[in-house]
Parts: sequence; structure tokens; C-alpha cells
Amino acid sequence: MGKPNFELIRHDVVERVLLEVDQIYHLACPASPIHYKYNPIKTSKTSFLGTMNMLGLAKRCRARFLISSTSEVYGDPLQHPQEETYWGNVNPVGERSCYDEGKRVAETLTMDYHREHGLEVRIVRIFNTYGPRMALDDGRVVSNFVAQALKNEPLTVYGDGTQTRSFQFVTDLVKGMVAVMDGAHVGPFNIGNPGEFTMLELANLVKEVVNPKATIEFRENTSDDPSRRRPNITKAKEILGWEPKVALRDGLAMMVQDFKKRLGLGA
Ligand SMILES: O=c1ccn([C@@H]2O[C@H](COP(=O)(O)OP(=O)(O)O[C@H]3OC[C@@H](O)[C@H](O)[C@H]3O)[C@@H](O)[C@H]2O)c(=O)[nH]1
Repeated sequence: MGKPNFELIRHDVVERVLLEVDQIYHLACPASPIHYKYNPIKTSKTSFLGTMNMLGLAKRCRARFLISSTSEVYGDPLQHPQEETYWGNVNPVGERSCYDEGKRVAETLTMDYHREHGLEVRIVRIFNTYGPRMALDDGRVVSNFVAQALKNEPLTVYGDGTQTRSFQFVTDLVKGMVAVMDGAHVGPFNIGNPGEFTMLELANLVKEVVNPKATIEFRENTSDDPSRRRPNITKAKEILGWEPKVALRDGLAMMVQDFKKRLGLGA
């Protein structure tokens, strides 16, 4: 921002756009379950038509194209931890499938442009990510718990809290994506932090780091919630020399500073 060669354009990727570019990081899509389920047909359109439009743009400019895919392509995984070679266990007719199947077809389109048109493409599968500047109403678990703990509200644990996730700090993700884009391999690459936690463990860690007086409230879980998730990152480590550096406890502390400011609680 403010740099002479920087241009910010607000545009819906579902509509075509003519730009001159060398590289495309195609990240456009709601990623929080409450947001992608809010308008599921639009989520599918964004994943399919949006990706097709961005691939068309990459083809016209001969630009290198990176698709931000997701750990959700593995669905409720029967393999644990998940390797890139795993084809996944996704419900095609469930409430999450607009996103899961949307990202799966986005990967398919990406590979077809690569095979049919020789386009240079890269695929990253992003695992749960958190960090400063997340929307306060994002709805994903880490930002929910941090905001709730700061506001002295109960931490809302969905289901019995035994489901697991592996959380990566945003700066690790950005470094991973750039390493994939600048590297020589198409992927797919899992980009995530293998440190795995149950939601109850996460709630207790947030209590410890943010507010020891916070309480926990159990809520009904959402449908098709994956029971466990953890990336195998051997491929990214060996091929790209990338691995995450920020531990959950340290990442949470950095997030708290930012959330405090934005909630008007003083840093
Ligand atoms: O307040 C909450 C929110 C969520 N949860 C639970 O926490 C777990 C994680 O839920 P989130 O909504 O943060 O994220 P999910 O893992 O379901 O989906 C995410 O996965 C990977 C990314 O690609 C996507 O950004 C997103 O779809 C789930 O088991 C959910 O039930 C809570 O216990 N309490």
C-alpha cells in the first residue's frame, strides 16, 4: 500500500477480469465454516468459476498460478496424519461440501490447465491457521476462544471437545506459500503445523495464556465436523526446506496483543 507500483483492486473473481500479472496467489474464497456455509452456492461458484477465471487470466499472461487449497480436501480423514497422497474422505452432499468439493474441483481445474495448456501451477493445502488481524467475528475456533477469553465470556467448545486440529501461525503459512510459489514443484504440498490439540486442550491453553478465570461452555457440534486433522509435512520439509517455527503458545500471545487493541481493552 502506498507504493507507486502497487495497485489494489476490489473485484469478485466469479466475474472475469483483465489484468497484467506475473504471478497469481489465488486465495479468494470464504474460509471460515460459518461464512462458507452462509451462502453455499456462492462458495461453490467462487471455487469453480473463480478459479477458472483466475486460471484463464494466468493462461493469457503466462503467469505462474498458485491455488490455495485446504486440509478440508481430506474430509473426515481415515488416514492420520494426512499425507498429500491421501485422496480423502469427503461427504459430497453435506453442509461442508460447497467448500470441500469446491476446493477439490479447484485443484482438478488447476491440474487440467497444467496438463492441457502447460500452465505453471502450484498447489498448497493449508491447514488451520490463526493470527493477529483475523476478523473478530471470523467464527473459527482460535479467534473465538481468544475473543471470548478477553471479554470474560465462556469459551464455546462444540461437541465433546475431543476432536483435534493442528494450528499454524500466519507468518509460517505465508513463508510456506512463497516457498511453494518460488520452488520448482507443482505439489500438492501440505502447509501446516503438525502440533495436534483437542479443542479442550486448546481451550485450556487459551485460559492459561489469556484468562485463567475463563469458563468453558459445551455447544452442539456442526454436521460432518472432521474428528481429527494433522498434516504430514515431510514433503514440504524435504523438497522446500520449509517447516513452521511458531509454537501455538507463542502465536496465541501475539494474537492477544492485537485482539486487545481492537476490542478496546488496551494492549
Ligand atoms: O467456537 C468454536 C468454533 C469451533 N469449534 C471447533 O473447533 C474445530 C475447528 O473449527 P474451525 O471452525 O476453527 O475450523 P475447521 O477445522 O472446521 O475448518 C477450517 O479448516 C481448515 C481451513 O482450510 C479452513 O479455514 C476451515 O474450513 C471444530 O471441531 C469445531 O467444531 C469449537 O469448538 N468452538
